[in-house]
Amino acid sequence: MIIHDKQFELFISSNQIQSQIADLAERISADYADKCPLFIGVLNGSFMFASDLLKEVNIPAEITFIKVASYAGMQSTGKARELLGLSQSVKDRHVVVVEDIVDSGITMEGIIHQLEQAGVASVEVASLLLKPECLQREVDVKYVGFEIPEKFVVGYGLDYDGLGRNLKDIYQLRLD
Ligand SMILES: O=P(O)(O)OC[C@H]1O[C@H](OP(=O)(O)OP(=O)(O)O)[C@H](O)[C@@H]1O
Ligand SMILES: Nc1nc2[nH]cnc2c(=O)[nH]1
Repeated sequence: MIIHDKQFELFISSNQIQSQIADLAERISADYADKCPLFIGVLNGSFMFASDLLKEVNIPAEITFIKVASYAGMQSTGKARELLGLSQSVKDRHVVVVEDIVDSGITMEGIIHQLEQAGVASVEVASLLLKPECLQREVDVKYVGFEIPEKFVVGYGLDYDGLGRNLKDIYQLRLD
């Protein structure tokens, strides 16, 4: 498949994604059974994962969103810009930050720092994808869908310059 000027190939199928999400939701539901967690989705990329994950979480829970962007094209700008802040108090809440991908960890480090400053009771991260080889920060991602190698991916919320977010499957950049 071609997006803009680049060739991508199928990497993780929709079935694999959904099955992994069901497992993550089961673990989270068990861990937060009596905590009424507040899920915070990081827009734009997490919208599909947050939606599918929350449908499988079977305990009382709330969800809200923040908007942060650090990528331009295929490159991290090295800093997370906060574009939309929180609309509700997180003080004393058990928070699960929901991300599509943790790559360098710079975005997540910034978010966790802000949440801790705001007085959360606890904060954990649920990320559909993690690129362990790319981590530049010590970020503990408790709930990981897939650990993937250092390759640019699109689909299921993830974009390449605006396109590809609506794909059901995840594709990786073809290098040839
Ligand atoms: O670990 P990092 O290197 O910081 O990269 C991860 C971030 O990059 C992507 O967002 P992006 O900046 O592309 O914004 P988007 O979600 O609106 O696509 C992704 O959704 C994470 O928020
Ligand atoms: N679309 C996309 N966004 C990212 N943000 C950080 N890593 C990636 C990636 O591999 N693909």
